[in-house]
Amino acid sequence: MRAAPAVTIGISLKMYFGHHQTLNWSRRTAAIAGRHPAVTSGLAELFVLPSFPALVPVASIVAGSGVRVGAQDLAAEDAGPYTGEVSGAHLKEIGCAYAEVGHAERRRLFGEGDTVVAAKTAAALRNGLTPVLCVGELNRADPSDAAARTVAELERLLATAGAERAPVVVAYEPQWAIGAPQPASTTHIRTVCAALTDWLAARPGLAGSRVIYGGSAGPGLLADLGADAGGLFLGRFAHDPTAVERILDEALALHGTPTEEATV
Ligand SMILES: O=C(CO)COP(=O)(O)O
Repeated sequence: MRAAPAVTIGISLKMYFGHHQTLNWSRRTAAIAGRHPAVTSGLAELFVLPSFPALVPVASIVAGSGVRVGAQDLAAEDAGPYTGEVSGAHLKEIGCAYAEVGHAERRRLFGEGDTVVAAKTAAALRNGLTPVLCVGELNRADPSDAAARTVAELERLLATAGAERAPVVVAYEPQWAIGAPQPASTTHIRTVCAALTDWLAARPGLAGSRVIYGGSAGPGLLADLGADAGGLFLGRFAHDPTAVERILDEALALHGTPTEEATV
């Protein structure tokens, strides 16, 4: 049995790329992952969330490279008259492992609130998809305030979703740090991620959950964060696949190659 990865790197392509650009990026990223010791050793896990139409071809491009695929959103319902929605059952069928829920852009631009986010989290779990559940404060706050508020937010969402028995990926994304020139400070990120990790660790039903940081994350950040964050959730600064390679290098430098016992 393989140990849980020490580092999880998620990448959301949001709506930045066209179709062919997405496929080209996926080919280059899969080639990097497929030969990178951080991924081949099982130390790091990499997942990518492209636009819906690219999910099927990207799943086939990255097959065998260690990169997993997920959707940026999913419907709260599984089937029926929901024009324009995409069901978690459908996503599972085409090979998705993850479904992102609650991203700040969906909350701000599409009016999604806690009820919808919790329902989508439940839909992901019901369909065997790991939710990438985005949480984080709206405005700048001091690290201990942000930690308290974000833990409370996570607790509320998971309780409403009835999601206390399967692992989740918690993406800590302070909303003010998304699309910014710089991420939040390392002290801020470490404080909030450590509080989220402690909260999860006290709940055996959520064993295997991970906390990753997103919001203008890029090369250099993982090395600065040390082990307090379980990884990164990248946006713009993963558009160049060589940046992903640099981040995998940092994961390897930080955690080293796992021992034989840890991976077998
Ligand atoms: O929202 C994010 C990932 O989902 C982060 O995006 P940026 O890194 O582009 O700020």
